[in-house]
Amino acid sequence: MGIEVTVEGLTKSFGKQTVWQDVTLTLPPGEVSVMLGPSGTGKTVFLKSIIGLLKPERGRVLVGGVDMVNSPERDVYEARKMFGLMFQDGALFGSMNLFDNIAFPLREHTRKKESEIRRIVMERIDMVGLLGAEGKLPGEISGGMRKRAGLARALVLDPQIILCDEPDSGLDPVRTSYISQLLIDLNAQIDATMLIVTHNLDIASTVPDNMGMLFRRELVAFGPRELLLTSDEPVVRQFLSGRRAGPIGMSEEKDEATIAREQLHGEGVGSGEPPRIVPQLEPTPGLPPRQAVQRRRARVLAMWDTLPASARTAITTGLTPQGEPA
Ligand SMILES: Nc1ncnc2c1ncn2[C@@H]1O[C@H](COP(=O)(O)OP(=O)(O)OP(=O)(O)O)[C@@H](O)[C@H]1O
Repeated sequence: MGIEVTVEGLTKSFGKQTVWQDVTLTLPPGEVSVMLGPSGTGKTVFLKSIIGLLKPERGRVLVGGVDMVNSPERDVYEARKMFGLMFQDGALFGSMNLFDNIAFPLREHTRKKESEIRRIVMERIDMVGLLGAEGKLPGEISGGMRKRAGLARALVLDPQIILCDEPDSGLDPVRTSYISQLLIDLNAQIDATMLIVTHNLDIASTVPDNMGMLFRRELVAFGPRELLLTSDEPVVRQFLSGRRAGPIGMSEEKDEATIAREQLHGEGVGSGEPPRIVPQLEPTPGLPPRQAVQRRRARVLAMWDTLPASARTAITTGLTPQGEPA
């Protein structure tokens, strides 16, 4: 089973620019979480901080007893082996074919024999649907295939935590749907804790168990997907509905006067229909059920009293396929 990631009071700056401050959340073991946020709000910086590639000034990230922020580099390096990282562009070596790219972490970090490496690599290639393409160079395949190859490489060391940076970037809507299904299928197969950074609304509404959002240097919210999908928070509503009216502007946040003018003209984010909640994706038939579903159910019921009524209603419908009371 995947392991829990606990983020406590994390603050990251570059010089005088604070990217975000006092971020606190827990990624529940084996569940899929999505971090949303407009461009430039520090989602990638957040992923890199979790894995210890960037060092926040304050706070802790606890993973299996190791603090990825404050522990000695040797311990952080060891703990990093629990992670699989999928970067935006696949981050493949251009001169190596897909097989060698995917085999790279095994050759670098383990003493496995070539026959064992071949078995593992081909298994992962099969999982991401790339059988037959293993001899190709990254430049000879499509962006979607490169992403899937990046995901296969993230999987070879049997990670307990998988971090995906914008798995949809550069993909058409159909390929994005395939990637969404692949992420859910992977979770069913390996039960790893997953964090996906994206601004894609289809992924956000169909893939995660939990959602969070970064805006204005803060974590606006983090919790069960239904909490954000039914949220009244203007920035969350605006983002999930993809509308111009609201606190998020083109290059920066809008000023108060502009937001007030929009409200006056009935364009505010409080206006219009609340977002429709679509069902979460299920694993492809034939795969095992996601073990995280039962754990999440128990976890959500334990926090029931803290949830707003709108989120509870959405959860009740989602927890039981027939819409019976949970
Ligand atoms: N190594 C760095 N040095 C200085 N500033 C940086 C560095 N890395 C990121 N930043 C800054 O931190 C901020 C957040 O960047 P980040 O890439 O995390 O945003 P993001 O939310 O992932 O954006 P997008 O959705 O567009 O990918 C940006 O202002 C960026 O310029």
